Amino acid sequence: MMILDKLADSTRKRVEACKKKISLEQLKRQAAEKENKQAFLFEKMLKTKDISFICEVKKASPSKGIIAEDFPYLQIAKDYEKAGATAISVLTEPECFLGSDVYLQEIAQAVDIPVLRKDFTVDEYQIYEAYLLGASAVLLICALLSVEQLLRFRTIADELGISCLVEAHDKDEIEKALAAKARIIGVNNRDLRDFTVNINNSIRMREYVPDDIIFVSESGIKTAQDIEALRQHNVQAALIGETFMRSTDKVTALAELFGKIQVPKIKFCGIKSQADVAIINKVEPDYIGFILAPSKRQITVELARQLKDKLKPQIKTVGVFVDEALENVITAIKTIQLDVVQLHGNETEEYIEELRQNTAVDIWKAVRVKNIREIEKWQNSGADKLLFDTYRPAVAGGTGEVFDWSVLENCQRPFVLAGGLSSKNIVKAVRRLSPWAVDINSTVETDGNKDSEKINEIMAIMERLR
Ligand SMILES: O=C(O)c1ccccc1N[C@@H]1O[C@H](COP(=O)(O)O)[C@@H](O)[C@H]1O
Repeated sequence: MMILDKLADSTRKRVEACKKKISLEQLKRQAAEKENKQAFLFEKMLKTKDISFICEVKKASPSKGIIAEDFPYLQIAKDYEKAGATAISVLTEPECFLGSDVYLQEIAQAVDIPVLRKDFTVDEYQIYEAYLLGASAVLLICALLSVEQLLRFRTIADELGISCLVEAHDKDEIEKALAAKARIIGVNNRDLRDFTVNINNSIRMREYVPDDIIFVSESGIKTAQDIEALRQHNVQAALIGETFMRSTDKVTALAELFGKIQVPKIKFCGIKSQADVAIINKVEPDYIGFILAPSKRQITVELARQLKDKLKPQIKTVGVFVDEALENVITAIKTIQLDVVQLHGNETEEYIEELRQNTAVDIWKAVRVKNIREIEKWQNSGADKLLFDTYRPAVAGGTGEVFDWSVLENCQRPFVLAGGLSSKNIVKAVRRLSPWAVDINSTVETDGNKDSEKINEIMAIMERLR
């Protein structure tokens, strides 16, 4: 019997045992009661311009045996998220992969990125289970399922708002996936009959999958050259297990596979005490920001001047203002000796022009992003840089919340990215949007003060991207 048939057999037995504890009807009722706050997040996140990474959490596999003796699955998942993974694949098959539903459930709660349940789906029961465990996607293997089953399982997943990664190995299986109207097709580079791996398999199969379907290359991806080859063939995502599981530093491993990127300038905003300055002087970011507008982070011009005095001279200072009278901005620039003015309110082009006439500092205009029109409106602004931040009614800035980055994908000007940037999402943001600078504020605070550990973590992550 082939390994796949064995796995399918044991999975059927496992599902029957589960049904004795909780019936399918009970499971369906539980699913109906659960609100899906992020429907189809898995496929939404994979629709990016450059290649995405689905990083796998697996303890063992039939071909390699134990991959990770020590298996801190939650830490592994969190490290993947920091490394810029778009999604995480979690093996739940218990016999050959030593997986567990518990891993999936805990990981889905611990990370903000979507999680795929990697199991041998042979029964609709498993789709409801996956949804209830917090998965955003399930795996459907063409070699195990008929077109009718694929269609039925995909329809159930659609009703629940979760995605299906439909796995094929050859042209016939791709046709099956297409007949089942798969929106995401994963081509496995591993031949499950003899476990041989060849990443050219997905490259060979690329032409059979239409461009409007997300194409994922699975298994055996090891090097930056592999990723470059997949990129050249318009592969949207790489699903990588063993290579990442064996790496001790996931951020560096993913950075090496992804290839060189332009690392943005770094600004930490909301510096308000000598203690903050001491933290900043140790890590030397490119910019820091003083909030000179009403906010829990507001400081006086005089305090900003004193803090600037203690700051290493190579670190540039940004004054953040919200609809401030022009003469006050000009006075603050002179008193503090600011390098940059960040206008975070409803300042107009005329205001920017007048400021330009009166000072030599760089001017950054903050745009709080409501929709793509907001971005387009400011493309010809006279400001030196646009800074994009999250829009929240009645809050000028410092929301700590991320906005929908897809609106920035075609932005023509170099920009500063702000809004809820943290060690969890900064790498993904940098790879996806190539900002000129990143502006980090609320997420590096603890109890209202800048936190050296959180700042150091961001700096260490960015350093590993260089
Ligand atoms: O941080 C503030 O309190 C603030 C107040 C008024 C205007 C701007 C403010 N901060 C700016 O907000 C963005 C994003 O911050 P976060 O990371 O979401 O907390 C950043 O540009 C700050 O300069």
